[in-house]
Amino acid sequence: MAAADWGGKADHLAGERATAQFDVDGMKVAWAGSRHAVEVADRMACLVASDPVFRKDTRTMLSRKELFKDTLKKAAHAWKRTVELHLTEEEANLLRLYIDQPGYVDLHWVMFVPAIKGQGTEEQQKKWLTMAYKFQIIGTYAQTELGHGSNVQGLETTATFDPSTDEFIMHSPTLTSSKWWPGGLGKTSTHAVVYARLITEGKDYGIHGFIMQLRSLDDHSPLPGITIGDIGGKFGSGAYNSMDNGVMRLDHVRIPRDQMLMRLAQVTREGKYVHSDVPKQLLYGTMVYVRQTIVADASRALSRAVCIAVRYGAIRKQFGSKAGGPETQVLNYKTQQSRLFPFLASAYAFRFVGQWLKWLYTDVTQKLESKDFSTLPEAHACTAGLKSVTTSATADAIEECQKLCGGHGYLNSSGLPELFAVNLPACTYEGDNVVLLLQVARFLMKTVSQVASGKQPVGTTAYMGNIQHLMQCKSVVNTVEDWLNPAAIKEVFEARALRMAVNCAQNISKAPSQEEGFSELSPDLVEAAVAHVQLIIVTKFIEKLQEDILGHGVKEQLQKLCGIYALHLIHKHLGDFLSTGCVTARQGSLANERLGKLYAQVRPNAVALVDAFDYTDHYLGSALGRYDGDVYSALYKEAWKDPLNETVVPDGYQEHLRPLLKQQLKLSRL
Ligand SMILES: CCCCCCCC/C=C\C/C=C/C(=O)SCCNC(=O)CCNC(=O)[C@H](O)C(C)(C)COP(=O)(O)OP(=O)(O)OC[C@H]1O[C@@H](n2cnc3c(N)ncnc32)[C@H](O)[C@@H]1OP(=O)(O)O
Ligand SMILES: Cc1cc2nc3c(=O)[nH]c(=O)nc-3n(C[C@H](O)[C@H](O)[C@H](O)COP(=O)(O)OP(=O)(O)OC[C@H]3O[C@@H](n4cnc5c(N)ncnc54)[C@H](O)[C@@H]3O)c2cc1C
Repeated sequence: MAAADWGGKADHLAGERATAQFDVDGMKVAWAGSRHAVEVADRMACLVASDPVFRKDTRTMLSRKELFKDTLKKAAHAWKRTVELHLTEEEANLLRLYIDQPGYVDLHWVMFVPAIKGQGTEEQQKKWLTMAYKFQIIGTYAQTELGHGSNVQGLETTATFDPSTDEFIMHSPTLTSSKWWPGGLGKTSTHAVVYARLITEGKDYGIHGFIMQLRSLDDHSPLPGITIGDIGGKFGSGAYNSMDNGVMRLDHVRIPRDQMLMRLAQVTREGKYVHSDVPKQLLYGTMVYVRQTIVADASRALSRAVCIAVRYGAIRKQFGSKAGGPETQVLNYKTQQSRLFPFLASAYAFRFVGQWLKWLYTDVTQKLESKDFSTLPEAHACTAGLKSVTTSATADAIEECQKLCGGHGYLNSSGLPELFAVNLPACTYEGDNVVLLLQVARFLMKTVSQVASGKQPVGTTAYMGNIQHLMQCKSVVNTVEDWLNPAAIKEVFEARALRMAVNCAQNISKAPSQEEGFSELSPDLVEAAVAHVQLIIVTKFIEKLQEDILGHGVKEQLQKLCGIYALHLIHKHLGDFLSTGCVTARQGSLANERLGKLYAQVRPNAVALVDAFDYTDHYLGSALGRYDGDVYSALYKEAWKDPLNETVVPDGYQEHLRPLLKQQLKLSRL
């Protein structure tokens, strides 16, 4: 599909494509998940790429106001096309994705609607979702405040029930209780699910969700008692500045009682608080849902950066042979390969674990519907941990891809600065990554203690049940080839994760209290959580390879990428593997040797492996990552679009530059 977008011009990467040893079409299916997924993604990507309203090549040059207006225009146009073309939900989601511009619609669909679905009664869903699905109202998710984000239980906004009028009084008692950050709140949303402390009969029952109308549906002005605005410019040009993240203060705003989301708990007409027989953690259900989707976003962002860096690396040449022969493609430098190919492997690894996580989430949701809450803690740990590990790795990798592209990677036209700026906050939103890893660690400590008391763990912690073996086993690896064995790889990851968790548990037990021990050991706990999450990613990649994978050479390439993903982690975290006695220094060296061989095997396939992501030039938005590899013409062309080049002599010359030059000239003549 990218070829269609490319329109048959010279393919500077043809030589690279000719060396591929696998069926790229088959790989597209493996990446997308099914033939259907490839086809629908293609259709939506082309729809966006061919529509001039969705152009984004000058986005980083727009002022904040222009950018915001452009986002409103794109969102309205996308909705118009959705209705005109009768797009399915799947197609509409992809359309939004390929437009590639954060905006209020993301919060509406990804958080407002799911929050009502998860926490509203059937009646509430019927009323509010009917309007939300037709865009008669626009919603956001207003949880975070100026004073508290991570500590949800510390939120200060109050919802006090007034039985005399059957209403809640929504109020921001302090400056720090101002809602702060919700996307779309600043200028667009007409409604929000607002999280506030529920107070009835003089008692504080903690945080609950409430549906509030914020703005008039006639003229969009804020309703009485509501002060609302945008929180200001954010990191980078373009990027997340298209989103109107907002601030809101409430001054005794009254809403009807039935606008409290009442699936988990209710307040009766008399003001009695009644809690349903469901775990109170379901209040956090929307966050679990979104964290799961963020893992898929991370793999997409990472694959875009890798696609740019690989294609550019094949075009860019520096230095030649001593005899004055042709210059070397920078992708041929072993240092480039050892920096870049682990990202290529990670993109695939995150993609597959994201597909698995989606399955897990669906499975847990079905169980919750039949009142089986047993898998909720694991779902929380998996979504929190995978969101954390994949977004942190992705942000770091995008930054490194900029460096891998040298100076040109620093230009906005490379697409990398904006990609970095848009994805960096994923390390913070939907839960700060360290805070989330501590949640995983808490889950692991509980599991270790359950194992100690003879309970058999299940799901992603099932390996902990093999404690006798994993605490004392020695890796069987003896040769470089032994590191090709998935069982050998899995064993060392399991042993490392378990030993790190058990070490933490033992050290916590020596502390004066569990709480003090947890706090003192929190840096180690975070590392133990990362080890556990990396094990999940490695395991899911290995399991993916056991599936039927069609297409010549596709499985072989994925086996190599799986090897690179696992072995680069062993190399990177060798300290963990050595200190827990899972591998010896010699085995670590063998892993590194194997890694070098795998990089060499992937090299002829590198461009084809990023082609399999199937991105249009529009979506990639990069002069360096173009499908046809015509990088230099594209960079040259992009430069002239800059507003500075609208005039040959710059604005300000007469005012500042000319007088300065004249003055200096005069002085030199004295
Ligand atoms: C195509 C376009 C794509 C667009 C994509 C758009 C994406 C959207 C982009 C941006 C939007 C961003 C939105 C936001 O950021 S919304 C705000 C998000 N905020 C957070 O994530 C806050 C993070 N904090 C928390 O989640 C919690 O407060 C906490 C988990 C850190 C602590 O909770 P708390 O109740 O105070 O503490 P405990 O640690 O005591 O936990 C109690 C108990 O509950 C369990 N638990 C915690 N969370 C969950 C959960 N989510 N699900 C299930 N269970 C949970 C926890 O494990 C404890 O259990 P116990 O040990 O058995 O007691
Ligand atoms: C782009 C963007 C969009 C957002 N959109 C929304 C939205 O739509 N709706 C919404 O409600 N919110 C939104 N948020 C807010 C977001 O959810 C919070 O910023 C996030 O949950 C982190 O909370 P915080 O900002 O309070 O960070 P803090 O908790 O103040 O974190 C500061 C530092 O303290 C550390 N820290 C905090 N607690 C602990 C602890 N217990 N142990 C160890 N270290 C700790 C963190 O690791 C971090 O390094 C958005 C944020 C961003 C950046």
